[in-house]
Amino acid sequence: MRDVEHASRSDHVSPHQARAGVVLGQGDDCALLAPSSDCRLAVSVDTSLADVHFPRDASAGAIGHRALAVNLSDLAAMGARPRWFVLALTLPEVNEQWLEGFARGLYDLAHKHDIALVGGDITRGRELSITITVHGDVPGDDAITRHGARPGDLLAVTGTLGNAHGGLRAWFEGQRDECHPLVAAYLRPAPRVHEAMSIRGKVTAGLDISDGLLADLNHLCTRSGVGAHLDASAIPLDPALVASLGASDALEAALNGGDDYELLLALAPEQEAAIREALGGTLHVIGRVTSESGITGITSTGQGWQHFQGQGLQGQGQRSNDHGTGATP
Ligand SMILES: Nc1ncnc2c1ncn2[C@@H]1O[C@H](COP(=O)(O)OP(=O)(O)OP(=O)(O)O)[C@@H](O)[C@H]1O
Ligand SMILES: Cc1ncc(C[n+]2csc(CCOP(=O)(O)O)c2C)c(N)n1
Ligand SMILES: [Mg+2]
Repeated sequence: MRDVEHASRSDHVSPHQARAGVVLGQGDDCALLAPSSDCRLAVSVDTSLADVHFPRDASAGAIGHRALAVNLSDLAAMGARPRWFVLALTLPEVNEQWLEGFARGLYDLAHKHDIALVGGDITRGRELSITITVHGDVPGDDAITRHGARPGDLLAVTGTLGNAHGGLRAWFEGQRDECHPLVAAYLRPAPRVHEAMSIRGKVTAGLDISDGLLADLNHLCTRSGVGAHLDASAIPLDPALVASLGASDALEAALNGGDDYELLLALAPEQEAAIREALGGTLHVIGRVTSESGITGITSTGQGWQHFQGQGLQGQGQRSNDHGTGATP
C-alpha cells in the first residue's frame, strides 16, 4: 500500500486524504468514515485478475483504470454516489515505473468520480490481482435495484453493446493500440455513474452489464419475477464493431460478450421522456418486460460470461450452448 501511496505522491496525482466524510484515512488500522445521515451506504467488491479480467500485457494505467471502473460501475448500477474505496493489491514484484502508471490510471478515474482511497493492503503473490471495495451513498430509498421490474415496463440500455468484446478479440488478434476505439472500450470502460444518479427514482429496476446483456437481463428478470421480450433489431451496435466483426458476430458480442459496463434499465413507459431527457441520445429501448418467465425475441443460445465454464485467456470468445438465459426465438 505504501508503494502505491508513494507512487501517487511522486507525480501529478494527489492523495485523497482530506476529503468529505473521511475522519481518518490511510495510516491507521482502519479508516474512519462518516456516512451522510440521510443516505443508505452502498458497498460492493470486485477482483480483477491478470488474464482473466485484463490481459497481463495491458498498460499499467489501463489496469489501474479498469480495476476501479468495474467497481464504480456497480455503484452506478444502484444509482449511488461514489464516496470511498479500499484497494488490496497482490503483485509478483515491485516495479516503481509500473506502480506509477497504475496509480495514475487509478487516480485519474478516482478524481473524475470524486471517490477517495481510504486504505488498502499490499502483498507479494504469483499473479497480479487487484481487489477494490467501493462505498457510495444513495439518498433515502432511491437506490436502483434488480427487483422492481413490472410487466409492461420498457427495457433500455445506455450506449452501444459489444464494443468491449470486440476490443478483447482485437487485442488477442494482436491489436496493441490502447486508443483503438474497441480496445479502449475493453480496457478503459466509462462507468455510467452520473447517468445513473440522474435517473434514480425514475426507473423501476436496473443493473450494470458485466457478464453480457442476456445473462444480466436474466439476473434482473429472476430477481423481479418477470420475463422479457427483446427486439433484436433495436439492440444498439456501434458501426465500428459491425465493421470489425460483421453483423452476426457483432450482435452475438452485444448479447453475450460482456465487459460493457453499460446500464440495463426497466422503466414505466410514462417515464421514458423524462429519462430520455436526463440521458439524451445514450438511451436505447430494446424490448419490454413480460409476465411470463424467460427471454423471447432472440435466437442466441449463449449465456454470457461464466467463470467456471472453461473461459479465460484461451477460451475467450467461446460460448457454451447450455441455456442459462432461457432465451428462445
Ligand atoms: N463470494 C460471495 N459472498 C457473498 N456474496 C456474494 C459472493 N459472490 C457474489 N455475491 C453476491 O451475489 C450478488 C451477485 O453477484 P455478482 O458477482 O453476480 O454481481 P454482478 O454485479 O453481476 O457482478 P460483477 O460486478 O462482479 O460483474 C451480489 O449481491 C454479491 O454481493
Ligand atoms: C483476458 C480476458 N479474458 C476474458 C475476459 C472476459 N470476461 C472476464 S470476466 C467477465 C465478466 C465480468 O467479470 P466478474 O463477474 O468477475 O466481475 C468477462 C466478460 C476479459 N475481460 N479479459
Ligand atoms: Mg454489477
